[in-house]
Amino acid sequence: MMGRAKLTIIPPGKPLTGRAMPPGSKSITNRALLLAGLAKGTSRLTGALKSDDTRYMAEALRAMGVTIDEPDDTTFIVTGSGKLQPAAEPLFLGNAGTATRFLTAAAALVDGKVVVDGDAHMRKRPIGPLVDALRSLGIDATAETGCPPVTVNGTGRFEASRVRIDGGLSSQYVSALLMMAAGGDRPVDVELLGEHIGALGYIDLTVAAMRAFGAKVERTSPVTWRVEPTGYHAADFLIEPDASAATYLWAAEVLTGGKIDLGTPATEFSQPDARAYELISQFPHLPAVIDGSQMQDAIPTLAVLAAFNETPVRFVGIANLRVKECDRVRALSSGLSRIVPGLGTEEGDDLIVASDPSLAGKVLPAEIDSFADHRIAMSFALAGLKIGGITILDPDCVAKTFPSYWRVLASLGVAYDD
Ligand SMILES: O=C(O)C1=C[C@@H](OP(=O)(O)O)[C@@H](O)[C@H](O)C1
Ligand SMILES: C=C(OP(=O)(O)O)C(=O)O
Repeated sequence: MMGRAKLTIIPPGKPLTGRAMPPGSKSITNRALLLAGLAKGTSRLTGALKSDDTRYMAEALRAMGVTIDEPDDTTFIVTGSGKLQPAAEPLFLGNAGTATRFLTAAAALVDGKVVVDGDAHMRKRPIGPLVDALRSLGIDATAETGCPPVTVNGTGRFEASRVRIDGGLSSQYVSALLMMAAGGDRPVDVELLGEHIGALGYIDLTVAAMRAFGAKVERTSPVTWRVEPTGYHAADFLIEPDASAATYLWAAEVLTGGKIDLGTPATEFSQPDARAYELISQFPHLPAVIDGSQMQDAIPTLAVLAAFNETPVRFVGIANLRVKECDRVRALSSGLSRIVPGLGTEEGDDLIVASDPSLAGKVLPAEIDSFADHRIAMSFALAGLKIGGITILDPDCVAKTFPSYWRVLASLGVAYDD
């Protein structure tokens, strides 16, 4: 189905109040789907996200012989044989980073060939460090351009018991190797190279999910995890709501002076982006410098919020936002500057938002290019809660992780012009 070309947000002119639950966590759903697919037996995943990213993961697992039933909107029943089968066709994973990276490593456990591919955006997102790490374990993996497509001819066996990985561009490489390692033929040490890694909290999520499906994994040094070759067992697994999705609702609350009940207190999320709550609740006195390295997916939300802050905000530690669904540093600076020239600027990889509380209540017609990036669409909608004339192009790209986003805002009293 073709999405709508654009959507103009009509500022509600009143505080947003009511109950609005974010959907299940994308990160946890895609970990749980994979681990349940690798396990022998039937797992029941509840509270799950059903969106483009999780559909791509589920379809790919089905193509590799896993049975997945969907009795309702938030449940997956996953039955695996303990071994993924070679896929007859390339696995098409859209622009789902988690599915692409996790399945590239998991393909090494398959006896036979798997090709992992995605859309035009994914074909520009680097995967070379993960492919090199697989090769260092003796796995036949190639990605000619350093981005998908990746071809893996697996055997389920490794030739080494230590793998080093630079997670600077993406922590998903590390998560992918950890989850794969439990399905191998020997204990494996996964060691981080380089000082920078995207949110370490995602590694914690990975380790927690692995343990829930029976893996034995220990952090043996600040940069090393040892994974035993236990394989996985089936489990019933409850998925918490998505913390990155929650950031839009927390921001909508403070921007409009409302009260939105998300059903889960901010302190109960285990995902890294929940840390953004502490910052959001300081609005309109956000700090002058925000280090985004440990809450990357919350940066678009915080950057748009910063436009209405009392004082300017510089976002640092966000270089890898340039290799997400789009170059988010550029999408944010250019989108903000479409509203008011100079509102968002870049210095190297930093983003500087020149705040202006008097923006609230103005009419400043601006068409915001989403660059097919759900977080750009969702975050700029927040500007539309306070400024008249904000139009989001390609609004249905929110289907990547939060298909009900526009309906949820509407349920809180937001209206639109399409
Ligand atoms: O492991 C995960 O679930 C994720 C890790 C982060 O990506 P990178 O590790 O690529 O920075 C994050 O941006 C992404 O939305 C989800
Ligand atoms: C970066 C993101 O997704 P992924 O890397 O999983 O495609 C995101 O959801 O913001």
